[in-house]
Amino acid sequence: MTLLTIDRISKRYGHVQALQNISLDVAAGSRTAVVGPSGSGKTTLLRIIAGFEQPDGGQVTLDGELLADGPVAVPAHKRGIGIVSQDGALFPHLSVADNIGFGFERGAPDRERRIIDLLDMVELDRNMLIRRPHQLSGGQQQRVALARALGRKPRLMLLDEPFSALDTGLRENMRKAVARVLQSAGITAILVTHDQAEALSFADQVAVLREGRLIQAGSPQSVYLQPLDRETALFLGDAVMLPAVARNGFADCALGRVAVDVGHQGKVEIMLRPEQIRVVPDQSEQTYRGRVVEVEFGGATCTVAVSLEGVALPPIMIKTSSVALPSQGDRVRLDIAGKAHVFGNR
Ligand SMILES: Nc1ncnc2c1ncn2[C@@H]1O[C@H](COP(=O)(O)OP(=O)(O)OP(=O)(O)O)[C@@H](O)[C@H]1O
Repeated sequence: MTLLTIDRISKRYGHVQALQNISLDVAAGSRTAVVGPSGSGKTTLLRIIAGFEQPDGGQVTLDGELLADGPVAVPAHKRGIGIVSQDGALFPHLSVADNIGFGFERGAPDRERRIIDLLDMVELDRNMLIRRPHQLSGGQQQRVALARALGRKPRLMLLDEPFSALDTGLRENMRKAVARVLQSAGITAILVTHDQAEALSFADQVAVLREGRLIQAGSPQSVYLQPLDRETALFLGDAVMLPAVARNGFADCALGRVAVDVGHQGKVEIMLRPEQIRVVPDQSEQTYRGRVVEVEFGGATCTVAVSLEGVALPPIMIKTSSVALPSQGDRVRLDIAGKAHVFGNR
């Protein structure tokens, strides 16, 4: 079931077309990540959903209720939408308890119980209740902000770069914790992030924006492995792109013959993710494909650059584990796992 429908939304600021004809459905109980380069319109889209901006055209519908359409504009505080932003935006003069309980009726008999339940939900210790925000770490502050937003029982939660101020390890923990909390509360969420890996691991649906347009929306697997175009492919991760000739479910390229989806014919461009490529030492004149020109040791993930024999292409950069790294000058072939993705031409 669809909870949120964004239908042909456009927004212009002076000469800047911030959003152009955006349509996106968000399923109830799901998590959507919106990604895109800086200035692509992510924040504008979130602000329109929240009700802080009115679109120039198009509609926003939440759970069957029209929130924005021409002159119709349900005010932000009546939309039932929760927001957690980058800085958490806690009230500095209030305790954790009062931050979480902000908006609850003062004398309500179950006020304390509800605050404690929310604190438990975001996995914070009860001795934090009397602290002020400045006595908490960044991650703890984000949890309080999440608890406060959850306390209002939102129909939809908007997460605007909520993890970006946290360092890597904590960021990953928080991402998992937030996904867990949202899932157990059955709350639909939209996350805006600059971190592609974060988007791919957090979401059921990834929406890619570029210059105010929605380029592609789909499962993390589909946008990563079957990106619509080169730019999207490179935005979501490293990619090896090669010219090839396709026929009957295979493509011949500088790496040899690789599997592709059936239906592509003739000259095409294929894409492989570097982790699909395995560097194999190969001395055979018949099967070796190139030479290692550079090896960069990087701990868990190392990079091997292979210059292909007889092909006027820049060296191919392959991510590999540190186990059995080849050496500079080694002759190698490149084995491919899975299918290569073919752009267009079908
Ligand atoms: N209030 C405003 N007035 C004028 N232009 C604006 C306003 N808000 C956004 N813009 C412009 O609209 C475009 C989209 O901005 P938006 O903030 O939505 O992008 P973004 O993808 O969130 O960027 P970032 O990743 O840098 O946060 C940009 O060109 C921006 O300069």
